[in-house]
Amino acid sequence: MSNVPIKGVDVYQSSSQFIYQFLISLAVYINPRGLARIIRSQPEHSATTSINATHVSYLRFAHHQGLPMAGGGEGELKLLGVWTSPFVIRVRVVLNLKSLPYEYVEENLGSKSALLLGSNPVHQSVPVLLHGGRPVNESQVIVQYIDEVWAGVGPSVLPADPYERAVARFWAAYVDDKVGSAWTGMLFSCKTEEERAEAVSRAVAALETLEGALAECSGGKPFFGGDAIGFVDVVLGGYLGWFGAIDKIIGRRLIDPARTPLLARWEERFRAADAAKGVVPDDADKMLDFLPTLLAWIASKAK
Ligand SMILES: N[C@@H](CCC(=O)N[C@@H](CS)C(=O)NCC(=O)O)C(=O)O
Repeated sequence: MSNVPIKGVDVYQSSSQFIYQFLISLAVYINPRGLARIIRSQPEHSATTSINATHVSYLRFAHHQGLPMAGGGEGELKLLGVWTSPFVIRVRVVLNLKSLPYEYVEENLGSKSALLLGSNPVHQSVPVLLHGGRPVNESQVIVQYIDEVWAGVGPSVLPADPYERAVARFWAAYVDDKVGSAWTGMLFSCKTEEERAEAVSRAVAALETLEGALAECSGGKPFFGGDAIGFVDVVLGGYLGWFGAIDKIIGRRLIDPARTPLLARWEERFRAADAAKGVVPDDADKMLDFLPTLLAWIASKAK
């Protein structure tokens, strides 16, 4: 399955900026390689909104023409994934946030491709991001790699301040440690309903802790990242599709508006964001239909 999402660029702030962008776009079509050189010469952190828009125009064009991807990010992007994977979803949200064109390849974990096995020989897991053919593994590493390589393109996912960056990394690690292990317990490793209930309690306790983290990190703003989606948002947001499916299995909400009201509002905002649409699954029944396939993969691995 191949899917190349090209997101709209909605960053024009004035009509003069629009005209400027139009002229630059024209230049892209007339002399794309020349423009690539100009964009590459921009210092990464001094990129302005219009350079961003120009850059995205160039990226779209370059992707289709097989030209270099500007801004230190030369080379095509290919993502190996599975549509339900929280780890894959977070990477796709970040690629969308930055309007980076990429080829998405759906893997069959029951019969992994030679490309996946060769690109991630250590864990043989998805996601794998291939950038100009070079693999980057581990979803949190991939997200940070994208943020660094395309630092001047679209919003930054990690905070600029080193202390805030450390705090964001702490909570992202907490999510994969506590929520991630409870997610595995609720869906894949529980053998009885009692074991599932125990994993649900662990998930709920972790979410209550994250309710406090959201209050602190956001400072009353919509996301962990403040006004915009940040690192902790994408890491936790990757699990939302499965939370919807688990809600159906257990007959109540994991992100319960009564217990964790901030997180419940956060979930609505995250799901509604353009970057999450079409990537964060919203069809719980479809997820549950896919669960036996995942369980069969896991069982075949254990043999
Ligand atoms: N820590 C990894 C976890 C990746 C992971 O567990 N991916 C699963 C899919 S959700 C996978 O590919 N499993 C295949 C396997 O382990 O053989 C990351 O963040 O990328």
